[in-house]
Amino acid sequence: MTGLAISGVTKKFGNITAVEDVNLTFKDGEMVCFLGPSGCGKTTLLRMIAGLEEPTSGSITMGGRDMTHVPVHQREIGMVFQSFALFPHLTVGENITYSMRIRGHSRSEREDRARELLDMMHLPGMADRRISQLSGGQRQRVAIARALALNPQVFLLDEPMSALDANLREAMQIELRKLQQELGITTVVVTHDQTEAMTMADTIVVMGKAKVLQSGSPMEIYKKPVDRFVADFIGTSNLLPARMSGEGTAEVSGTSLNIGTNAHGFAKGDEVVLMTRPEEVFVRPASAERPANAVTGRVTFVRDIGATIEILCDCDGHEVISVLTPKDWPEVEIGQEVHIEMPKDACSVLAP
Ligand SMILES: Nc1ncnc2c1ncn2[C@@H]1O[C@H](COP(=O)(O)OP(=O)(O)OP(=O)(O)O)[C@@H](O)[C@H]1O
Repeated sequence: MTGLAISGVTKKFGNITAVEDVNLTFKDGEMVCFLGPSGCGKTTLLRMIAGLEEPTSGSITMGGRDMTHVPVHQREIGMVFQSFALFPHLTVGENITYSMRIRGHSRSEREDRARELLDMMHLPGMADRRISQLSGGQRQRVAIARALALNPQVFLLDEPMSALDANLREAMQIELRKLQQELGITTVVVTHDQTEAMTMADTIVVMGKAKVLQSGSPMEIYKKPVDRFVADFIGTSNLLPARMSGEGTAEVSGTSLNIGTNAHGFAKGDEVVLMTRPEEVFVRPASAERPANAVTGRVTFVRDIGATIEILCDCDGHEVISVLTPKDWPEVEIGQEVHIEMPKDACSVLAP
């Protein structure tokens, strides 16, 4: 019953449009990540879901109920802020059950709930500690426990990993995702880190300049980005200028490539960008038989990092990266001429 819907939401601060005409619906129990560069409106959108900002226009409903103008304390929302915003003068247990105290829950109820949440967050027996006695990772767990104390319908997190160091961040991404799946709680996380979004989300909402550019599963967005901005923002992509040369074919540096049915919406003669992902293109020495769907290039760099080998090639002034496993290693050297195979199912066509 918590399905969250954002309909035609716009937020203006004076003459700055922070969020423009956003339409999104999320399913119960879904984990959604708002992903985008600094200033694109992610936090403002999250704050409107929380009730910390009011939309200039549009509406937000939860479980079918219009929440657009409902104050924050009546929304059944748990929120974790970037800074965690814990109260330094209270103990861990008092922090976690602060909202329960405000709502008049008894001391024993609060103590039971704090114990339960501390066990869930792998911090047993820490209720009497001071916040200053905790590590960064422990503080984050306390902030999460505090946000969950009142069993919220929707869980909101604004850049929850940004105060943690890289190793801890990765472990916490997995832990947070597991916790969210266990609790089945509809969750929205703001992040500018694409790996974080890919690790945790059922749905990624990519934002740019106040607007939603694309929303979909991590794989959908990775495989079929709607434009260059999204392709560049999610993972590494090879982008080559091309021209549509016929039904299902595009010409790249004078070579015609079969691009299958991936050029929907483009007509013969259109200038386009051919996108491939590094793990889907294969490098072969030019002396070997030319593969069916290949362009010519020259190796500029080889990076062997054990589990994978990256081959950088120059293709008519544009860089193409191929990431291979050692078993596919084509034994090429820097400076060598190569065929770069781009299988038709690996090719996407984007507007230039
Ligand atoms: N209270 C405010 N008053 C005026 N302008 C604001 C306010 N809050 C946000 N903005 C502006 O709205 C735009 C979107 O800001 P927002 O914080 O939502 O972006 P963001 O994507 O979360 O960025 P970041 O990742 O840097 O936090 C920015 O141009 C910002 O300067």
